[in-house]
Amino acid sequence: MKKINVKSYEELSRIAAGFVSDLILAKPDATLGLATGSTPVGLYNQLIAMVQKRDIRFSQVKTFNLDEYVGLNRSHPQSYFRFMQEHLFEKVDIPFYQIHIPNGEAIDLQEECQRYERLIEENGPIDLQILGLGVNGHIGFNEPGTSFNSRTHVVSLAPSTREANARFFSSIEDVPDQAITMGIDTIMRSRHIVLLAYGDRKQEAIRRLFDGDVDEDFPASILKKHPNVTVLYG
Ligand SMILES: N[C@@H]1[C@@H](O)[C@H](O)[C@@H](COP(=O)(O)O)O[C@@H]1O
Repeated sequence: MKKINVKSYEELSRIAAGFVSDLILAKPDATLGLATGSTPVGLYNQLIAMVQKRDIRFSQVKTFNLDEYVGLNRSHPQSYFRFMQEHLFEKVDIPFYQIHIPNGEAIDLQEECQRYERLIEENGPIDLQILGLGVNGHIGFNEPGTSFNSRTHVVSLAPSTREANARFFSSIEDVPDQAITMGIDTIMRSRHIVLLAYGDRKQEAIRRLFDGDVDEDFPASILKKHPNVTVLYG
């Protein structure tokens, strides 16, 4: 695991954007794994600026998002679909059909998980997976206790995760209690994983990631077993 301690959020975003742009320049039809949350927003802004300057293009890039809430319509302001449109996809030259996000409104959620996993396999492996870090060590929405062998599945969100995400909703009751997420094994199949963690809220989780054991109680710890992980933290 390569650790890069950054001095600012701006630096974290710039270095992460460098990984993405280097990949797209070398492989214009790269498959990217993307994350939501506040942490990757700076990275997405950097990528938008690069596209506007015509330094990179997304015209052949394929994207797979980590997760989506169950039961929120795509147009809901807090759906991850909406989030990605606003923070990246509407502002870069990516064709709509090259964007993939689990459908949290599918009638048969199990079938949706299988469909999503199959799509990743067909288009994969993911060349570069961006990850945020939950305060409880979750990656995607894989909460503590999730099997390291898991593939795309439906999860019940931990109370701490619903509390952490309540700031985006009018009240905690409005935060969905389920989500679809890529599994831990799905994430581990990526060629390169870049984990982003920044700010006081994340210090304890970063410390546990670096110093703790590999343990299903702390999902991010599995990353220590991956041959090509970069942690950008500060
Ligand atoms: N499902 C997402 C995760 O993928 C993300 O990593 C986490 C941290 O978010 P933030 O970057 O806002 O701290 O939030 C959500 O729970």
